[in-house]
Amino acid sequence: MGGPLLKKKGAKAQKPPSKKKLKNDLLGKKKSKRDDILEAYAVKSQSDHEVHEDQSESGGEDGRSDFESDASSSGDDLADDFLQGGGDEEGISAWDVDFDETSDSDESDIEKQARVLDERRSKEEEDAEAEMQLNIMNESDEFRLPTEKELAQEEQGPPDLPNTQRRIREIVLVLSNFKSLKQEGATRKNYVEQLKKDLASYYGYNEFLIGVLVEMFPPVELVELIEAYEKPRPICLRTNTLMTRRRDLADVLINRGVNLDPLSKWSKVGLVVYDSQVPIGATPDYMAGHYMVKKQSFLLGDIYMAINEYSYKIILQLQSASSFLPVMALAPQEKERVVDMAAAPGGKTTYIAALMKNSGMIFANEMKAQRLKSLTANLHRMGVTNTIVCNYDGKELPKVLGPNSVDRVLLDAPCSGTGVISKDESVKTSKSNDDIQNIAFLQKQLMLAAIDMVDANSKSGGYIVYSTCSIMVPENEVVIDYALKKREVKLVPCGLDFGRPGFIRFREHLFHPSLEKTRRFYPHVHNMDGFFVAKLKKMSNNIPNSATSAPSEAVEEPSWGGEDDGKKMEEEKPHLDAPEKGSTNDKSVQNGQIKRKERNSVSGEKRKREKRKFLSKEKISRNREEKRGYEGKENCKEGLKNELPS
Ligand SMILES: C[S@@+](CC[C@H](N)C(=O)[O-])C[C@H]1O[C@@H](n2cnc3c(N)ncnc32)[C@H](O)[C@@H]1O
Repeated sequence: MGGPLLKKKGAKAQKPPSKKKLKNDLLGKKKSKRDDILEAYAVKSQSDHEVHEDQSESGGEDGRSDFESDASSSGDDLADDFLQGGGDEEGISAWDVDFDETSDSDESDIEKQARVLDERRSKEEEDAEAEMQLNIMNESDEFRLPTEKELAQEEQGPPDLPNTQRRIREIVLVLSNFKSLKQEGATRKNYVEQLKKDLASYYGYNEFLIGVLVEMFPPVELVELIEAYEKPRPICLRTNTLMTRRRDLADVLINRGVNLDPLSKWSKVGLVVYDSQVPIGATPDYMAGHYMVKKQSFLLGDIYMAINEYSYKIILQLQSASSFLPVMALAPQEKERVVDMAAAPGGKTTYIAALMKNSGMIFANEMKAQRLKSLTANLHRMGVTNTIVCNYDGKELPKVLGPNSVDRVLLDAPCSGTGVISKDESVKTSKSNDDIQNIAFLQKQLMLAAIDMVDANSKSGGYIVYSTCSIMVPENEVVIDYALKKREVKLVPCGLDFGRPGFIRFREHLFHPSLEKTRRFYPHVHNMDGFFVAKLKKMSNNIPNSATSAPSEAVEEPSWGGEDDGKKMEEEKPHLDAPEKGSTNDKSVQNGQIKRKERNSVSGEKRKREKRKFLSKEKISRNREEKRGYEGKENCKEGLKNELPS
């Protein structure tokens, strides 16, 4: 008896998970009664099958029903029966006990047999019920993609969200196990297309953004990410170590009724707040500059409005756990010269100042004049004394501060905000392929300017940190890959022992293998905003091919690979005031390309004149005036929205 039992258990352990179990595991779905029935049935039939196999191996009789063997009613027959019919482990032990007990009990043989028969009968009834339920399930639960006619009908009626949600789950399940679960004749593309439509309509995204996300993540993870964007991230504080210690701050806040904990082992200054009996952005300790706070945007908005009426000096700023990371990667040293190229409202500048213990010098630059108020207010509140606030387009900074003149630069670039959808839902629908391309274009220009300011011979530094709160590849890996090609820089580890490595390939694009040193952070993985960080070391102050690579040179378009890729690659960006580039890459006959061809044919003399004109002071100040005019239209919410020059 022992042999077959063990064998049976072993065989069961190797059994692949049932389709239903796989589905529950994948989607984290709660088990319904129907699921239990289905699973019980699947387990039983599998065991039956295995027992039959065991039996045939050991010369047992095939096709003999449990009931028949019961009817023969000897103790051995019952034992055989139990081996044949006992599908699940519970069943086996119950029968086993009965058999052993009955052999020693005072009950008569007839009573024993009657009891066994009763139990057997009720088990059969249960099995029959399970089988019937299975038939019902098979009839109604088999997922099929909707036909065109069904989709057209759906469009006529009001949105059926439960149905869309169910279909998302089903498609994700099929895509995760395509070979075995796909519907006959359907291609992966059919499923992906339907998934895109359903995700867009269920979660309220535009087609473009969903399309990109579908390409970036496997289906199960994609749904996790999108779900994470639906939930607020934890509120975090950063202790201002210029004024207090984390432990002291925690004590004070706990006494005020704030429920908090240290953020995590990677930060010595962060605190995470679970709940609070006082408004965390208006405590005396906040006013005194003891910490920076991160709020969800709706709360922030409310407090901002209320406080703004009272005084500008206490405007809150977003301080997300992820926003600590670029400064940690920058690792500014005392007495250095450091530039924060896009600084308002100062969340990172104040952290840099704290790490430098208010020594050395920080240039905190912000292009938008009205955002300087929050920047200076935060610097004052937090007791920062080593910082000069400037108001330039970051692209101009190398001319203002001088090339190769500083030890480190932080470029926390203006971006599409696709990593912070939980704070700003409008990103779901407001971003287009053009927006991403435009902002990536600006990011590349700012990146070259950042590199050009850094002195490769700095004794303590020579580093550039680039960060965005976007998860789009063209705003991140493509920008860094571009910098690696255009300047003598190399990627170095960010010094952060978590985060996912950046992409080294995406779609048809291959990036430099060192891109794996960059770090990506995601809400569904790291419980913080979506974020990207890269750290570069400047190896030489030479500018390769400097004839065509002036600091403010025209930048190639990011290779996004969208439908109109080719066109965008070749189009001009007049609004970004990009001077010509000595490129002869002219395969396309698009409008922009024709312009470029024309421009490429201008004489060398004219080109020089144009370049001189671009570099003139007059032009710089005119540009600045234009940019200031644009600022009136600016609608950037705390620096996290796309901010494109008009
Ligand atoms: C992501 S936010 C910076 C957030 C800031 N580093 C912090 O941690 O508080 C980007 C900032 O860049 C500014 N900006 C946009 N275009 C710029 C440019 N060309 N030069 C400099 N700053 C720019 C925006 O106004 C915005 O304040």
